[in-house]
Amino acid sequence: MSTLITLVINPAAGRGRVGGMVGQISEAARRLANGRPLEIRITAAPGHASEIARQAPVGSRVVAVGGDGTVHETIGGLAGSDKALGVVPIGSGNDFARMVGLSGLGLEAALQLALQGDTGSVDLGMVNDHPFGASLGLGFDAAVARKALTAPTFLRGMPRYLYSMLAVLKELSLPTLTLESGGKVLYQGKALLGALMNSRTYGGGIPIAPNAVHTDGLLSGVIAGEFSRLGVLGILPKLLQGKHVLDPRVQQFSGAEFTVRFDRPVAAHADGELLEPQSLYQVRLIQDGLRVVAPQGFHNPLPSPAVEEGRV
Ligand SMILES: Nc1ncnc2c1ncn2[C@@H]1O[C@H](COP(=O)(O)OP(=O)(O)OP(=O)(O)O)[C@@H](O)[C@H]1O
Repeated sequence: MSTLITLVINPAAGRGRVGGMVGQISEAARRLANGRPLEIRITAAPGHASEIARQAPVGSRVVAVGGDGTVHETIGGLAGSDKALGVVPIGSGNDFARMVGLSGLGLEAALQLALQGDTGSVDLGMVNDHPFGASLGLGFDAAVARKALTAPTFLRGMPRYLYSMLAVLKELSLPTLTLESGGKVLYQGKALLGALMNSRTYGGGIPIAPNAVHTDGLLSGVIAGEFSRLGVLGILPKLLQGKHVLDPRVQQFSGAEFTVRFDRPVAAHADGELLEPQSLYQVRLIQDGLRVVAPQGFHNPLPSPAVEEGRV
């Protein structure tokens, strides 16, 4: 019997744009499923995508239609299973899709790949036993995202982000961060933010960890240390180009597991979805922990050392 495909459509994604596309997406999906069993589910509320993914049968394919939040929730319901994730990126950020080489595809091409493409595996992040696909952000950027929740409702998009960033900057007080891995302290001191990344980008294409590779079994850690308010404004243009890592206040680390301790609860986001602030984050990577449908070649973007040495 053919594998069941479950399409999980988040009508709120893409700032509500997906809601108006449900008919078009469903029609195209039925056509492209080519007679394979297809179930179309519309999420009713935040968290519902996880439940739908969890309910999908063993060995099936679950296709998240939406942005990074939808992908994140779907991964939450797939982690630890042999079910495969497909992604049709129609969000505002789409960093997971960018990581696996799906950005730039039109709706039809993305659906076709998600429904018909081959699967491979990518690494899966875990923070305090909660799965994430692309990114974990601790500190400043998560605090800005939290602030945006309470920004005046007439502000949208970039003005809302700028308002929230300036509000966080105004009350900036850096926590002390301790980063440990393998029993060693790698960093201890005031820190603006920490990012533990499977993908290169978060926040809709910001290259916070330019060296991250999603299939190497390693998280790419970036700590931005002690920054003043002016220092934050100065590093932002460099961050957008991935050149912040050349700044001596920014340090990079690589490892399969990290413990991050703060001297007080600090805001966090996983794949852009806010987590409850904690003062302890235990983070690890499960190599090849997630089955994903992606274009050929994107599961292994870099040749492994064995390939380079001509051993395979
Ligand atoms: N029926 C629903 N009504 C309201 N919100 C929902 C519903 N279903 C899911 N959500 C929430 O919608 C939020 C936004 O979804 P998502 O992140 O996929 O889109 P986006 O914000 O446009 O994309 P990106 O994260 O890539 O910028 C998620 O946090 C999810 O929990």
